[in-house]
Amino acid sequence: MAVKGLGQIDQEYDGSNLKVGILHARWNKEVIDALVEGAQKRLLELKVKPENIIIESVPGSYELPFASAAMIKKHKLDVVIPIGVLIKGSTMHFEYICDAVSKALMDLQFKIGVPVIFGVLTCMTEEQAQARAGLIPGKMHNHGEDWGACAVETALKWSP
Ligand SMILES: O=c1[nH]c(NC[C@H](O)[C@H](O)[C@H](O)CO)c([N+](=O)[O-])c(=O)[nH]1
Repeated sequence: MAVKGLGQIDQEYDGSNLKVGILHARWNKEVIDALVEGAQKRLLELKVKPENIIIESVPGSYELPFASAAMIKKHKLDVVIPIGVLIKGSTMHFEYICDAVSKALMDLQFKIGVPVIFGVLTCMTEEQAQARAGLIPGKMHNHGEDWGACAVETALKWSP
């Protein structure tokens, strides 16, 4: 169960009229799959209909911003959850992608007027990523669940 106080949902929202996109990168599959599953689980718990959870993928996190914009338009989404896992390597590639993707996803929601949840793990190690996907027992909860809850709350509370 998620640790109380870490941005926890403030009430049980009814997501039954929402259309939600989950767009995931295909790097670090084991962690990605757990995060996607966690987001889906929470969306269903908050009454989002299974047929209104649209799941698509992109090669890597760098493609998330462009494809998120396209997915919102293609499926007329109320909110999108881009999910990626970036793990530091031996070059500066990690820093450049993290910075570019986080800024682009933030800007996108203002440009397009649809909430874009930040579902990108930017980790120094594989273990950090696994922990945040709930894959290490007793360590951390699955952050994908937080993103699902955040998506429903934000879409219901703040969408224009
Ligand atoms: O999602 C990821 N993409 C990664 N690279 C691919 C990148 O996102 C693009 O798909 C690629 O550069 C083509 O545009 C990663 N690394 O390079 O380490 C990574 O850790 N995670």
